[in-house]
Amino acid sequence: MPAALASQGQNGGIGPMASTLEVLAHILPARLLKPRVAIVCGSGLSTLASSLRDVVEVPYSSLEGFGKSTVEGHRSALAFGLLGEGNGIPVVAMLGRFHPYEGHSLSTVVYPIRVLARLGVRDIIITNAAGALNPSLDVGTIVSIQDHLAIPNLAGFNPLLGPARPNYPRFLPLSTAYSRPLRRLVFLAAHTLGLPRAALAEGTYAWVSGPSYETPAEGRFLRAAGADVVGMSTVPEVLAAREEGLNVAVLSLVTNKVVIPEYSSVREEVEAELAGKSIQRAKDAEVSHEEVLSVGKQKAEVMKTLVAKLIELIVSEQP
Ligand SMILES: O=P(O)(O)O[C@H]1O[C@H](CO)[C@@H](O)[C@H]1O
Ligand SMILES: Nc1nc2[nH]cnc2c(=O)[nH]1
Repeated sequence: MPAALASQGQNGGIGPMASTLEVLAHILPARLLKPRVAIVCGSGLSTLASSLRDVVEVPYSSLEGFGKSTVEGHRSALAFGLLGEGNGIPVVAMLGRFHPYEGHSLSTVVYPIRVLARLGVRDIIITNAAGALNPSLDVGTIVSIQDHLAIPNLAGFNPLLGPARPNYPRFLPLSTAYSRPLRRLVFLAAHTLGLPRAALAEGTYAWVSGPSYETPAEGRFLRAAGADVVGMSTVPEVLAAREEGLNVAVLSLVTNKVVIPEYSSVREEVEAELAGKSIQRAKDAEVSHEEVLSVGKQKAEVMKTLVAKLIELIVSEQP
């Protein structure tokens, strides 16, 4: 395996673990130090953590091994807090994630997930903003992810690359990566909250490296390959979480439709123009990160309520 690829993988991610855990043990009160559930907040979704109380925020800058999140709509801190009445459920939220396109190595991208696992997290709810490839998905729909299609993984860019380590599987199976019991609870949570049926769908997430958005041909390709939504995150985190033995649920918020117009022939347009005829053509459209963040903001409340209810159900089934 090329050294450059191996260094992208898992081994660099284990390094400063003892120091990271020591800093957290020093900062956090005992009731917050062993979170039961983790949330990863996607683009524009950091407010998912606002349902927590007694929050202690730990900036990534104080944790060795953590990068800095440089994308607008991502903060750079872990938020530890309690959810619900009484003793509350200890929860940790990643306010901001790392993407390979920011220049972070894959080991940095997944390092926080490995830290969360060592803190005792058993279930992780990963959220993201994504573009819809499936034309039946409207902007604002939440998609419970049941599978993924990871073009970078298939091409040799995988956070698990590297020499085998004791106590870790060499060949990680992914056929059940997206926990069916958790997906069941996602739909039960939506039902309990009285969300309209169309507010929540199920689908497959395509992971691409970004940071460019898809060309129309790429959008058509991913759709033809079976993906419903596309984004530039999440899959490396899912792989690390599964390797660490966590149960994974992923919720994608559809923030835009991927632009997949049918090809319209410029030749035909010119020929029509020369013949004095007019041709009706759909207006060109482009996606922007501003649009992504704005939908995140509009839907943050419903995402937050769904995530909070999901955590309650998870813990009531598996205290
Ligand atoms: O996946 P999250 O981090 O939610 O963000 C999504 O939004 C950004 C593009 O607008 C990309 O980073 C894409 O992955
Ligand atoms: N790759 C990709 N990521 C996104 N994140 C939010 N929207 C999109 C999109 O259309 N494409």
